[in-house]
Amino acid sequence: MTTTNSKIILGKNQYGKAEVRVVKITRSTDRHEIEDLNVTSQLRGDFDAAHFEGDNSHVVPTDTQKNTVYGFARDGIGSPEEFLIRLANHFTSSFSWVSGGRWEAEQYAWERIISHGAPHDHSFVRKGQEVRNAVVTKDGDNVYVISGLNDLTVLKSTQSGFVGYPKDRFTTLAETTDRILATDVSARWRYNNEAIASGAIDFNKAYDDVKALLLEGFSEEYSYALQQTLFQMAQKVLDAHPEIDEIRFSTPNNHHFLVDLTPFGLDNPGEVFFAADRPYGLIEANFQRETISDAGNSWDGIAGFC
Ligand SMILES: O=c1[nH]c(=O)c2[nH]c(=O)[nH]c2[nH]1
Repeated sequence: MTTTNSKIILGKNQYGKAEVRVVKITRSTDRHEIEDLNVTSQLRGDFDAAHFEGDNSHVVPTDTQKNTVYGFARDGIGSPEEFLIRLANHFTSSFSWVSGGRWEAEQYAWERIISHGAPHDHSFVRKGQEVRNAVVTKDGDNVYVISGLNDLTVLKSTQSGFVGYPKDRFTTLAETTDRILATDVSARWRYNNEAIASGAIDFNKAYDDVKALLLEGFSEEYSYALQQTLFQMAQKVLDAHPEIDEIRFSTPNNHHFLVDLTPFGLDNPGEVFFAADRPYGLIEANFQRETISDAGNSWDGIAGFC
């Protein structure tokens, strides 16, 4: 049997690294600035030999494209448009066969957490993220109310560390006294049954206040672990709201890894981070007063908490 090779030509093609999650903290003063992008870099040009012959002499690795994003972020991002133009000019001017490409970025907007009436220096909340929720259960004469929120995304760019944990032969994590702490807060709090029956709870006002206290609790103190920060958030809420009996949290530890820029001749004093999406730590904890009203079956069917 004979086979003939069809004449095949290469059509449109491009390649690169997708969704490079880069977080840049500018910390030249105590008032930090945050820039948070998801960058995709794709090169176009003469890549015939790579496809037809396995000759990679024109293939600027996608890994290099990723590193370039991190290296360029060291100087600041400015605007996504300027940042992408810098990348475009770099790749087309550095590699003669790269005639163009496509560079795309999503920018995540953060605003400062308002703590005690003032914008915080290094604690931020993602704009317009959280979803409020409520569950009412009625069982005979008993009415239970559980309120909550999902996806309240917060980040502190300093005043967080993680030390003193047990080490074994599988431990590679280095102790740190200065890291980024970031999470998407899911919280549910249950109101006291008598307070519900009194009809005196202004649920809208309570919601706004609990959210503000959660943000303050996240911002205020040095964090020795997300576990401890959850306690500080819970304490604020339970101290200020006698009508709330208990609060539960489920919070991913959204890891931000410092990028090693030394291979590119750059330092990185806590400024450029890789925001990993998985795996993530998952920290869950429930806090309640010593004496609380009967919860009945009100927590049944509320998924995602321990
Ligand atoms: O705040 C943290 N809590 C942990 O339990 C933990 N585990 C880990 O590896 N890093 C962290 N950080």
